[in-house]
Amino acid sequence: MGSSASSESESSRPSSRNIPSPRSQAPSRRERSTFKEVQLNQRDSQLGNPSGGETMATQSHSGSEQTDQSNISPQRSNTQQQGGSQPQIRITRQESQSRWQGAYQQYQYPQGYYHNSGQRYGQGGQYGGMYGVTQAAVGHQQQQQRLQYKEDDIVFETFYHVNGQALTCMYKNGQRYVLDSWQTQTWQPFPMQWYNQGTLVTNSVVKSDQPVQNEASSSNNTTTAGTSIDDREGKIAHPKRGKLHTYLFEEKRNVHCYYDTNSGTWMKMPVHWELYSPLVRQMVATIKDDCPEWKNEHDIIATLRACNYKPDDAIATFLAWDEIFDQSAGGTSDINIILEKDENIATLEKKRDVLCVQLSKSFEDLESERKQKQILESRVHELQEQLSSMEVEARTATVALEALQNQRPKTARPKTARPKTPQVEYRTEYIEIEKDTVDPALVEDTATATKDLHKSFLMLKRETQQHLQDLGKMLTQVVTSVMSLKTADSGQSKELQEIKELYRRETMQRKLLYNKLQELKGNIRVFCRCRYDNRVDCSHNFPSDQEVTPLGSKKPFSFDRVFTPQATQAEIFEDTLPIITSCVDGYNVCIMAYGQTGSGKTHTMMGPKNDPGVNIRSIEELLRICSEREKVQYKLEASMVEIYNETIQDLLSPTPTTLELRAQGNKINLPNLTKKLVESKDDIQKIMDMGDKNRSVASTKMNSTSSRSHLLFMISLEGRDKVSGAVSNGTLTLCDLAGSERIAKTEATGQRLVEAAAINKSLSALGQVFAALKSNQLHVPYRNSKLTHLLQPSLGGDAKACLFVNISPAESNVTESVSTLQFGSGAKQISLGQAKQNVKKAPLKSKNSNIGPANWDLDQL
Ligand SMILES: Nc1ncnc2c1ncn2[C@@H]1O[C@H](COP(=O)(O)OP(=O)(O)OP(=O)(O)O)[C@@H](O)[C@H]1O
Repeated sequence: MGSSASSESESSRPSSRNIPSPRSQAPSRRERSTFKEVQLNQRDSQLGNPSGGETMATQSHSGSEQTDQSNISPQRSNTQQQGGSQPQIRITRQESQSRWQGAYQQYQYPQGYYHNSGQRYGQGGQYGGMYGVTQAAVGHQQQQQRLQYKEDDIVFETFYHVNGQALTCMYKNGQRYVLDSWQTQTWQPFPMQWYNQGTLVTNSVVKSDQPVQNEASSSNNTTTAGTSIDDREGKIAHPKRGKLHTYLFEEKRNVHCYYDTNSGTWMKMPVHWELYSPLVRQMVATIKDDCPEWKNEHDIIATLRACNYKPDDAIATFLAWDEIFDQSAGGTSDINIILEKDENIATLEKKRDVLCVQLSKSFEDLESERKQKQILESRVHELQEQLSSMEVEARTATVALEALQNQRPKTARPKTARPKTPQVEYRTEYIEIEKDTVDPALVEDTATATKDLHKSFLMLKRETQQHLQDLGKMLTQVVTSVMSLKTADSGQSKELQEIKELYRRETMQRKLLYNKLQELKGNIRVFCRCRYDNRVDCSHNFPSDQEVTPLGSKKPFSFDRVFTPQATQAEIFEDTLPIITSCVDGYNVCIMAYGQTGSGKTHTMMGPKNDPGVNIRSIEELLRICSEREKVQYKLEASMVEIYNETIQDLLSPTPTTLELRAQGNKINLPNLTKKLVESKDDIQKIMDMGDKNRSVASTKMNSTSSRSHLLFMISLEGRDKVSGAVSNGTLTLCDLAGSERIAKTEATGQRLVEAAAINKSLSALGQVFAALKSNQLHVPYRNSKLTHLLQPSLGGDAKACLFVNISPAESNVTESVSTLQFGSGAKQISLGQAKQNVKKAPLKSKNSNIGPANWDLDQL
């Protein structure tokens, strides 16, 4: 390590003591993974976390020598010692190896089950640690398993076979069964040989009081599994140090490292070295293009590091900083800034309106000038015609006069030959002719007419000349005013453009601030509602409007809001309002209700017709906001599906239709899903009624009841900004989940057991998703059930969610209520991260397109 760099990188240097030496200068993937392992192990030991079975299994798999502890068998895990409700068993090293080998193979190949972004997340066991799930793995442990479950308990499990299949199992009356398929719905005895061919995981909903272990096992396995992540690998040419091998490590300290051949370790790269990396340079250039005011390249790189080298995120952070600095400088709150922005927008809008009025007035003036010019032109034309006809008349008269003169007899002579004007001469000659040969009266008349004609000719000539002069002046004036209008117009267009741009920026910043505010409140908000029931007294206490203490508990459960049995539907809806606004701005939003049967989920979501619940109110609110935003054109489409026994039914299709789920990356599709346009309140009710009708038909056909299936009402909302042309796509998913009660008694048989298995699978999968999000797992197991898979876009890191946990007031239901509250409490600790807006910029318009017809008019002139 050179002296120049050592001081800079000293503080940021990873603990290199434990990092194994590389075999060659270019470090292998295995070395990188070992580096991660060591780091994670250090982190775990710092946290006092022995890492349970997971880390041991991973180490065993990756060939590390630290598996000795795993020989303690069987032993209660840390989880259990800390009061987690699910026991966890430690297993022997051999067991561990055979188990994890199977599990590892399973995640290598089949179905892409736990495959995400080119990385593999191994080991069903990771869920054991994370979700308080029991590892019931090997044959001779079956006895041990039996001891853990109560005799009359029914326990649902998932068996991950080495061939990649995940099967639903059930432990009942001391026997284990496997579900043949969701179609046949028959339970077969669990084959004995399978105990050595895979992993059994008990499905249970995450409990908030269970410690969540870190993602060491999954991350460790990521690289050892042999997936390619080499796009994070590179080289830099340092002016003094020459060529250096670099790598972007993926742990949360996601920073560029370089391989230091002197020390034989990976070192954290000083910020300014990153400028030598073409990859980083490119990112910096992109950011500088987008934010020209952001000049400090070191700042940019530091932000990039913090944002996992995602330029978009770095830009968003920069904009957010801007706001924060503004805020601290001015000492104003986010709300004040929003209000200020609103004011600015309003002022800009006013200014724009004034400019528009001015512009249209200018065009009106221009139009009237043009008309005047046309009138003048036609007048000139008329005059010219008149003039030319008069000239013709004058010529004719002259000719006639000449002819008359010629007709005069040679003898006739004038009495006196006075040198006078031609008229006088004519007159004299007239007299002569009159006297000698021609009718004197005729001559007199002709002379008078000629005289008059001449006079009017002269007058007309003068008048025409005058008119022409006036016209010339007017034309000059028109040309001048047209020219000035043209100049003013281009100035105004430019101003208008600037105002438009400012308006767009202000609107974006307002949205950004609004979302920041939401993020501060949490992108997942959890509300608890206790049902009103006049048959029983409420057994819970409500110390505050954010806390509930169920009967028998000492400590209250905290939520974003707790609603007592007296809370009205309108009050319930109030707190979901902000999240609805987000949907209009192009976010994926999900509102769902969880709780045991009869706890009031449907009442909360749907509600009676005379006092509707969140569903109708949300859509009405959406319609209201959409109608208020005149500058954006919205299109709302609704669809309704039901998930029963892991099958998805389309409830708006005229004939009962089962839908297949298709996934493309993070996008989830339901081909052939029926969508209905929503334009008014009436449409909502009609759609709801239709869905309800089809649901009861489907329920009868499937022999299900509403509480046995999940109901999802999905609204897709497309908004097109008429000013900026940007298109936003938001979705609102309203989900009434199936009853969460436990099937704990042996009376449950047949169809009910299959339904219970399906509900248990999907709700525990939902718990797993929440738990993975809570502990910021790289992999979130959305695909573990149809419900979570379908909800993926609404539950991911770029969405906003709202969960209602519904509890019964009755003392008899207190166990279920506590379980529900634990589920909600677990979900409350999730931070979904920064929600992402689905907005596409408008395509660039042609240079002059904004002034359109006005320009055309000007060109015509
Ligand atoms: N807050 C409340 N005020 C008045 N009645 C309520 C309230 N909550 C629920 N109820 C009534 O309790 C009964 C059961 O409620 P609901 O059907 O909403 O429960 P659920 O949790 O959706 O049950 P399931 O899981 O079976 O669908 C209904 O008759 C409903 O009208």
